[in-house]
Amino acid sequence: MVEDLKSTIRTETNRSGKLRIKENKWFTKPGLFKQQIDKKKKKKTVSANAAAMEEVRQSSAWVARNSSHVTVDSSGIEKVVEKIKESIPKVEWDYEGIHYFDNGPLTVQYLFVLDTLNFCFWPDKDLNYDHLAKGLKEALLNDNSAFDADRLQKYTGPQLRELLKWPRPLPLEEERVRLLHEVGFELERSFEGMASKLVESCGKSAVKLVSLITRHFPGFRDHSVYKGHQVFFYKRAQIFASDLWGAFKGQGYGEFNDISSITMFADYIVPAVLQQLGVLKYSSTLASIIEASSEIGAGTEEEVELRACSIYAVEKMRELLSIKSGKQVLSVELDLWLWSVGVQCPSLQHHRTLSIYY
Ligand SMILES: Nc1nc2c(c(CN[C@H]3C=C[C@H](O)[C@@H]3O)cn2[C@@H]2O[C@H](COP(=O)(O)O)[C@@H](O)[C@H]2O)c(=O)[nH]1
Repeated sequence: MVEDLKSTIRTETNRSGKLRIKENKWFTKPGLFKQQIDKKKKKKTVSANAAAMEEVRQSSAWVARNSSHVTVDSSGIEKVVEKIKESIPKVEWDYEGIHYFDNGPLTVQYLFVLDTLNFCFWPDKDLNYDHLAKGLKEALLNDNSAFDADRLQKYTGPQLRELLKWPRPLPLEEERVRLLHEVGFELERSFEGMASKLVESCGKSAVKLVSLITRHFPGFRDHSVYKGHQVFFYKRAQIFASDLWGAFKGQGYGEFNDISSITMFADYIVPAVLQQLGVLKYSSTLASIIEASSEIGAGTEEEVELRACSIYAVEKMRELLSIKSGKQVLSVELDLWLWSVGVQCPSLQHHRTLSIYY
């Protein structure tokens, strides 16, 4: 298995990204003139957004420092970085050729619907992400109004199944339908029914997009409470920003000046890959739960640690890689590489948690 993973370590792609790091300054001083106050208000908005994403990094780091079941092994990180530093693996977005793309607002609508439903495939052993991406693409090719906001609010479970051409109930089907309704309703109420309007209102900031999504759509508020601390993941909101960036190749709806702010997407595949690479170490109890394919409850210490330690580990990998290679490396790029390695390894055993977030 480890050999399988290592052999897929080197993958090439032609994608590249623009990088600009935003400063996160937040200070107040009394007695400012109106103009200065206005300026400051503007700054505060940017800072509040930046803070929301910084919270994913900071809260994950807190979990990694206080963890009981999962450890981030720095020597494991060094070994992986040593192997890949000369030629950092890059995987092209949609390397599978399964996503809808027409270079316009309908693609944005498609990706938003996709990431609304992008969670928990494993309870049906024959179902995976590809079925969702392809099924939604086919649905849109057959009927380009399938994802109009009014239609999204009306889907029933059996209709969604039919749309995806899936012969039996989907995992967490009721939740999937509820989330579609929520998205349709809020898009109609606040964004003229169009996810493209939501994206346009973010001024090319992925961080702002994630903030706006979590503010408007409760189903995207991916967080947990761990040892009394609130921990943020925002997996589906972040992956939507990354999908836009990947699909539109950093242009148009996919142009973000702060794509480097996005963290990896804490799902159930990447933690398993990191463990196989020796970057994450599990306690013997946790390892045997995963090996036995037993379920891990949502919000348990084990689940939060698996996700948060993955975010922390990928951040550390990225930092070390950037230093060693002299190039800026993005977490989204490392994520896609690690994920693609994982899904090409059918024997990979991952943790199983019933969750609407990933
Ligand atoms: N970290 C991370 N997790 C990702 C993805 C993607 C798909 N990204 C697309 C974007 C461009 C590419 O070309 C990909 O097609 C899905 N997932 C998660 O995996 C799990 C599904 O696994 P399985 O049941 O085996 O299909 C589930 O939690 C799902 O949410 C990713 O990129 N990164």
